[in-house]
Parts: sequence; structure tokens; C-alpha cells
Amino acid sequence: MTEHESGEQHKIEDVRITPVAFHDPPLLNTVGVHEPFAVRSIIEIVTDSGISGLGESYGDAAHLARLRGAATQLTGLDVWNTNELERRVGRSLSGENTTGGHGMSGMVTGSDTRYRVASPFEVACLDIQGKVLGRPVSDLLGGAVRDRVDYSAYLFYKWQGHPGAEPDGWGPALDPEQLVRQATTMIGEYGFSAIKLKGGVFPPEEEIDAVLALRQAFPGLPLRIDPNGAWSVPASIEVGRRLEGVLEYLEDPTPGIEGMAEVAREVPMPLATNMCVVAFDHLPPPPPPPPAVASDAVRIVLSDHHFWGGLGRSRLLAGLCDTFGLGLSMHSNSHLGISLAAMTHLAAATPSLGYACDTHWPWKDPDEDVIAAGALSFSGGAVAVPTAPGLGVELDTDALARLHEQYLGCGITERDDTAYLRRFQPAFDPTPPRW
Ligand SMILES: O=C([O-])C(=O)C[C@H](O)[C@@H](O)C(=O)[O-]
Ligand SMILES: [Mg+2]
Repeated sequence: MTEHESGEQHKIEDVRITPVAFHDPPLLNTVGVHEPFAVRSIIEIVTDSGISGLGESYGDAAHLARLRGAATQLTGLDVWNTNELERRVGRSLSGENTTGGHGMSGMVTGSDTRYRVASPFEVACLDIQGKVLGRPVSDLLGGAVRDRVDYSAYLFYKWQGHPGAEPDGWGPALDPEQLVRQATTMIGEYGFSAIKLKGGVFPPEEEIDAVLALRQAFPGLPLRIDPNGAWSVPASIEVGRRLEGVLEYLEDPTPGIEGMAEVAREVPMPLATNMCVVAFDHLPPPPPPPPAVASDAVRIVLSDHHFWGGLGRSRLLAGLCDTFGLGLSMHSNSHLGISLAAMTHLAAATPSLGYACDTHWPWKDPDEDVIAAGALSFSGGAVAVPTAPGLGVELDTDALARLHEQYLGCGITERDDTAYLRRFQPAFDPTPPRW
């Protein structure tokens, strides 16, 4: 029993959007290096019945402006009406420039702006629905089919610290030996049982050596490498052949569905993507655009509720992938605890999820978050699915205020890994394919 009457509406009375910044190590990728702070937005929806729900999204200025514009349209909306939510968000965007602001520093193109903007509001509405019913969000998504969600050890090449600052606790990772050390530390602490290496940083030959070193150090753990489209088709084919029997999947070796399809025909392992299939119209067979399914370009889609339109639409994606025989994994960016809770509920309630999910969680300072400590923790590389009503996490308003102050002071309003790297390597050119 809940204290709420059945049939009662819960209308949105207030929407608060707070940009926050948290420390991020100098993680290298093919477009540059992470800046000293990652920016996110924290969304709180409060209903006329006094219930609040949480969402988390990108913190880039263009996205923040769209979130704020959409928020003005949501007053009075019943939190159960997420179809109307999407419609109002779409209306708030009409005629607007919709490029940029997706928090991926130039790495994802073509995701649907409306769904990216609607996503954190939908998550907050689901959080409220769960609180009203006294049920966890995973129940609203059809029920948890697992009580723990596996995440992968997400390894990055990295500098020992940000230039001019003290080395961070992780140390440098610029060669296979140092990467194995990073993996040992991360797996020792979190217990992960799958490994992903962010590649596209050094020539493929060196990254193959790193993957082989990881295979030797962790013989039983599934491995992946993701150069974010940094390799040409021939370079991708060469890597795929060299890593036969070593990778569980090869993620975005080369840009575009057509290039991926060419690679897929020549390499033994399945290809996965969070770059060339990032919107619903990238899935179906009829052209245009180039058909992901018909061309067999990818066999695994990394879903991400932040850009696929929330938890409901991510479940729709899971159903479509199942229908088309595509595997399903999960993508992440630098994120805080609200996102981890939403990812965990979604993963728990997605029967066809076949892989350990990505998470940037270990790279975050454990003392920096906007949720009250203790709701989420890793053991054996997995997060137990919260069973409290809603997302199962509470906002720590002092922590929110601290991270907001940090946002105001840090000077970063757009993620720009390329500009940051160019401060130290002025000739750096991320244009793909780099190899
Ligand atoms: O799988 C991916 O493509 C990512 O995780 C994208 C991220 O932006 C990652 O490259 C990063 O954080 O540098
Ligand atoms: Mg990826």
C-alpha cells in the first residue's frame, strides 16, 4: 500500500536543472584527452503532490540550453504521460539548431536530439512513478530478470596526471605493461569480469600488443577494443584478423555503416557500435540511410538511454535488436550515480542484454557524487539492482551544491577533448581514419 490514492495524477510543478562538474583524469581517446573536469546536468522534477524524481544527462552548454527550453514546457504534465513528454520536448526544439552538445566530444553523430533531451526527464518521471507505486524502476520496465548487473573494466591509455598537476592515483598507462597494471588495480578493486580498452590513441600495432598483453594477464576474461572509428577499413581488417579468438567483439573500428560492413565481412569476430547506429532510423532495412541490419555491418548495438530517448525507448531498442538478431551491450560516458542507477534498472529489466555494460564509474573520485552514499556499490564487477521505490537513489543536496560550485569555478562548459590535447600537442589532428 502507498499513501497515494489510485487514479491520482502527479503533475509536474517544478523542474530544476543544475549543471555540475566533477574531477576527471587525463584519459586519452582518438579525438584528444579528457579535461580536468567532466560536466553533467542533474535534473529534478517535483510534482504538485510533493514527490521528486531525478535524472542525469550531459552538461554541455548547447544541451543545457535545450534542457532548459524543454523544462519550460513541462509544467502541468502528468508524470505518467511520457508520450506527451516526448511531444512537448519535440515542440520545444522546433526550428532550433540541433547539432553538438551531446557530451561525446565529436565522437557520436546523428543521434536524435529530441530523444537526447527527453531522456533525463523520462528517467525522472519513472523515478516518481516508482515512488508513487512503491516499486523499483526495473518493475516499471517489466521486472528485473537479473538481480545484479555486470559492468566491464573500462581501461584507458592515460597520462600520469593533468599537466601541471600532481600525478593521480592511477599512474600513467602508455604501454601494454602499464595498461595491465591499470587493469589489475581496477579489477582488484571492483572485481570486473570483462575488459574494454579504449583504443585509437596509438598506432594499431601497439594497441594489438596491449590487447595481447591483457589476454595473457587475464586469460579467462572477455576482451574488447574500441578505437572510436580511428582506423581505415584495411587497418581494421588487419587488427580483426590479428585478434582472432581474442576479442568477444570489436567496437567501432572504422567510421560509418558501409565501412563497418566491409570490415565485418572480413573479420572473424562480431562488430559492435555506439557510433554508427545511434538512432532508430539507422536500424531498418530500407535505404536511405544505409541499412545497418541488411548490410550486416554490426552484430552488437551498445544502447545508451541518454541518447536513445530514455529507459522506455531503450527497451524498444532492445526488442528491435532481438527481432533483428542483433546483440545488445551498453555504452557509457563519464557519469554520476543517477545515471548508474538508471543504467542498472534498465539492464536488469532487459532480458536480451548479453554483455557486461560499460561504465566510467571507476574513473570518478569516489567522494564526488550527487547521490547519498551507500545506495549503489560494486561487488564482483556488478551492481546489485536497487529494490527501493523508483531509482533507489536520493539526491544529496549539499553535494549537488558543491559540484555546482565546482562547475561554476572550473571554466568548462563544453566537453572538448581535442582542444585540450592541442594545448600540449598543437599539431594533433583527430580526423579519421588516423591509421
Ligand atoms: O564507447 C565509447 O565510444 C565511449 O565510451 C565514448 C566516450 O566518449 C569515451 O571515448 C571517452 O570517455 O573518452
Ligand atoms: Mg564505443
